[in-house]
Amino acid sequence: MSGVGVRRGKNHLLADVSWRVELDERWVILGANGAGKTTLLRLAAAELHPTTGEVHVLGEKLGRVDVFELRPRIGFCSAAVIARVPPQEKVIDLVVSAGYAVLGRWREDYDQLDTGRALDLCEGLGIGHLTEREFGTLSEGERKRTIIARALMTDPEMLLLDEPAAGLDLGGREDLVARLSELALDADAPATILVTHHVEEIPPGFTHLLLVADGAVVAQGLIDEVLTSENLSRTFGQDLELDKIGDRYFARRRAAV
Ligand SMILES: Nc1ncnc2c1ncn2[C@@H]1O[C@H](COP(=O)(O)OP(=O)(O)OP(=O)(O)O)[C@@H](O)[C@H]1O
Repeated sequence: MSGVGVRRGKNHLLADVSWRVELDERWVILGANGAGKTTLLRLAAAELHPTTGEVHVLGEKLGRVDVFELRPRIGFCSAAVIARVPPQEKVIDLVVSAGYAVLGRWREDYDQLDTGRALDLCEGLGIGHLTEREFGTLSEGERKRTIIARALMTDPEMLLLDEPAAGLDLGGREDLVARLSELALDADAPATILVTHHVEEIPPGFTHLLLVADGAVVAQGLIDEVLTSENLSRTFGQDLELDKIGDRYFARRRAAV
């Protein structure tokens, strides 16, 4: 993205964002509610065009490329995607049908190879025992992992995760963070961008961080260099203290003295 702005009426959702993601990088976008994180992700998903500036996705310039050819190269996981899944859909069908592009489409004979790959992905995401269950019967965390398995089924060149841990309990969050960490550390995994509000949700193995506030970039670069108490405080507009324990981050408001 170069000099990117997104405007709706008088509202500037994003202003002058320049940002580059390489294929072997794993990025976290962190910011407060309304900062512009989802808008950034929707640009990366070729779901939105910038008002100003240029966006290139997987080497193609938005505005010049047929987005319907571009989107199958991108795996996009969000609450909106989960909301579109028919509740009666079987987990294995949902994952395997990703290759056929249409959500919820049912085909009588999946190739054995496709089914095997779908089962492997479900296994890897800890939902191997749930493949015969209907999507509507799954817990929130299991749904999220199913949607990630589905997104990976097409072997995307880029994986976008919009608040994957939102709504999960502590155990569910920790489990998902561990799975995403495994994915991040896998050299064959696609370029990954994860949106979150919480430093606790940054999976080890993610390499880069983009901090956003009020539609603008506060700081960006390697996580270890960019994630500081000062930058976090600027991003959330309050005096925050950051700790790193092992390979995980924790933040809280600095106690008044
Ligand atoms: N179509 C629109 N018209 C006007 N304002 C909009 C529109 N879409 C989004 N916005 C505003 O743009 C800002 C950024 O929205 P965005 O969804 O990108 O934020 P976010 O960082 O993902 O927030 P959250 O963490 O709450 O999901 C918000 O203030 C939102 O109200």
